[in-house]
Amino acid sequence: MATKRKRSSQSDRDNNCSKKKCSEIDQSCSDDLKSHDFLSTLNVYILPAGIQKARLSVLKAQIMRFGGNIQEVFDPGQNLSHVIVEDSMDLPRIKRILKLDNISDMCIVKTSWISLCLRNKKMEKCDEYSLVEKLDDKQTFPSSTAESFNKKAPEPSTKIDVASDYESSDEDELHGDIAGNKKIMQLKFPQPEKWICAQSSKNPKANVNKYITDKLEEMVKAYESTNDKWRALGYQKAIGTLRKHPKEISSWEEAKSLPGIGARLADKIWEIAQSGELRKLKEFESSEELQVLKLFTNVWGAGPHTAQLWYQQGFRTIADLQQKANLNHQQKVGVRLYDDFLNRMPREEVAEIETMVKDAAESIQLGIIAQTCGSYRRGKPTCGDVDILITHPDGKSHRNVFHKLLAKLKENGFLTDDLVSAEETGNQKKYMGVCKLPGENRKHRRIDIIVVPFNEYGCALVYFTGSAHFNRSLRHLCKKQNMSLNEHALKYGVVRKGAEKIHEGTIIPTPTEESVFKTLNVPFRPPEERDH
Ligand SMILES: Nc1ccn([C@H]2C[C@H](O)[C@@H](COP(=O)(O)OP(=O)(O)OP(=O)(O)O)O2)c(=O)n1
Ligand SMILES: [Mn+2]
Repeated sequence: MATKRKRSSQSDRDNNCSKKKCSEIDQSCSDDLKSHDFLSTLNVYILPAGIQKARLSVLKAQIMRFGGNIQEVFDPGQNLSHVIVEDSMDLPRIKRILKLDNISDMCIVKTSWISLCLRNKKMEKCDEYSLVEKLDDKQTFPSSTAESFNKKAPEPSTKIDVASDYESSDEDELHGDIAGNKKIMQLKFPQPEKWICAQSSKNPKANVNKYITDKLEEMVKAYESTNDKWRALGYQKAIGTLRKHPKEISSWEEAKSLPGIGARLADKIWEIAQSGELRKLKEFESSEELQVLKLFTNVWGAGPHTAQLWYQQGFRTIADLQQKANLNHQQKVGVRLYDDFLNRMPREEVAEIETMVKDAAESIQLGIIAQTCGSYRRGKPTCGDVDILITHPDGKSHRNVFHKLLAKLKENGFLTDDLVSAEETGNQKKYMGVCKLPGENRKHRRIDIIVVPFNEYGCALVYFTGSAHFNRSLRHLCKKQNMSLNEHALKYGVVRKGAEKIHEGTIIPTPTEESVFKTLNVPFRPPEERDH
């Protein structure tokens, strides 16, 4: 779509719309009319042929919303400003449907023009999108634009079907390497460049539909807060698909053609693509219940179920919870420090917190590694919490550190509250709590401290650095290859039956972060490029 826009500005200079009414409209284009009724000069008939019903109604609603007039029935005497037709329509067909011999006094434009206007919230020039009848050749379009017009339907999405492309010999190769232990094992993923995790988040082409996925993410949050897991999942899947889609969505059909996107989701996507907004989301945001549920799910230790329970009990504010609700320990902390927790901290503050923990850890065990991960390591200017990963290169000294470190950090008042004082998963130990730097006007901050054995450090670094989206993509890539990846290890030969693992698989040693990427044949990305 971006290239299309560029092309259009080029042809603005080269091409003149030959129709009188078109050029009148173009006058208002050059005025750069940008207002809530920027389509007020439109009086259009939309030829429904070839346009999906849902898309047609969205188009009509959007045109009217921004001041345009729609004629439901075609009548040449209606003083129409435009006849809007589906992008792949040709003139002979239009004439046949409209039962007209001569359409030379009519401005016929493609739906992609109106989409462009709606997207940019202004009248755009329609030259490039208009169908012009030439005297000598009644089927051709303006020469410079013929190519784009002749495109029949929106290009089909690049479907990613990695599994079907998988070469079975890869697994043999993998076994061979393990037996020989000669080099780092590598899988030959077909089209690795198509995966989100294989792309840099700094690439301007990464998620060209971000303005759509951002709105859909809001919908996920809304549905999560109402405990509508299935809808949330449906949106989540659509987000995943859209993130992988290499070009801007330019038609309803294009959205609909993507895996996991049905007609209703395509409606939503198309509405955002055209208007930049989503009525359903606005409805959600204006609902009192949804607002309260959002407030409550933001309490640390409260999920959608608890939030709903509180709502049913008549609570509406954080003060209500504090005074009347029956809270567990974590929720008490979450309520007391509600404002502090919602406030993201500048990365400089994370650096100070890291120093506190690092110094304490080093004083307990020489040679200890303390690495802050999460959004801080990805270079974000603000962070929601601090995620510190601790290990020791000797492979054993990390074991002594966990309790001693926490005791030390509590002793000097740095750790103020525990949320989960020790969660053990395999050989890793995780503390989740609250810290506060010494001095005036400091806020309480959420901190996670995770101690891991050195042989799990590579996978732990990848996991705790994230982003969560990036991790999801990596895990998905693994799944397609009968592998698995988590914060502990990368495994091959995993056998799954549905969501269940029948065979756990065998660990592939990945001592470093680089080795995880290399084994997966994904180009190594520094943390800043994993902010998907
Ligand atoms: N559902 C999740 C949650 C977390 N993580 C991983 C990736 C995250 O980057 C890391 C840390 O989790 P955080 O929730 O702290 O997320 P961030 O540090 O990325 O962001 P924030 O600044 O909000 O803390 O753990 C994950 O893979 N999946
Ligand atoms: Mn974090």
